[in-house]
Amino acid sequence: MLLSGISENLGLEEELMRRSLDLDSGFEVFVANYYPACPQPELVMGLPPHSDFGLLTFLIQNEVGGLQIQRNGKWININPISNSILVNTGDHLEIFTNGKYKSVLHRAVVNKVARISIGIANCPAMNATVRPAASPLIQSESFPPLYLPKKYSEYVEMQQTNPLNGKSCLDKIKINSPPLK
Ligand SMILES: O=C(O)CCC(=O)C(=O)O
Ligand SMILES: [Fe+2]
Repeated sequence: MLLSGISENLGLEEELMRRSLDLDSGFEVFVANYYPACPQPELVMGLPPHSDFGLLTFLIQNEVGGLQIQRNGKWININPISNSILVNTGDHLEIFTNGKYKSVLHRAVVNKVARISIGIANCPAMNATVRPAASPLIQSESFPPLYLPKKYSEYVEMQQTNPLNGKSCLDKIKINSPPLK
């Protein structure tokens, strides 16, 4: 539903994302995070800065804050809203939309009380090769593709076998095109 809205917003053909990423064979990846109470939270990082793989991540949390996102170089607290689901954009949405929807850089800090968060990442099929959609988002000279194609499973393996480090995985497949004049 949300992905259909995003596709519509970008003027993409309705079934393009489902077909190109074989979403009917895609996985939902479930992650549960427990951050124990910490007497000196300012000295500890719960989860270092990173962006999530996949298209969208749905996050629920107990009523303790801790999630921060980076905007214009500053870390912003995302205070939990009860009975709500927070939606984060992931790297594969950024790749597929050729950078129109950027994956959100985020981290989790700890508190003097324990915190729990549960994330469900909505993903392409493991065998799907993810690349910027063949669509008006790419128009040869003016909007060239900004990311190299990569098999989804290989991207996940790269992310999972390296320390979390900002958007470093995405940076590895970014094409550094010269700035347009
Ligand atoms: O605990 C949080 O709020 C963030 C969790 C997270 O970013 C993740 O599991 O990828
Ligand atoms: Fe995350």
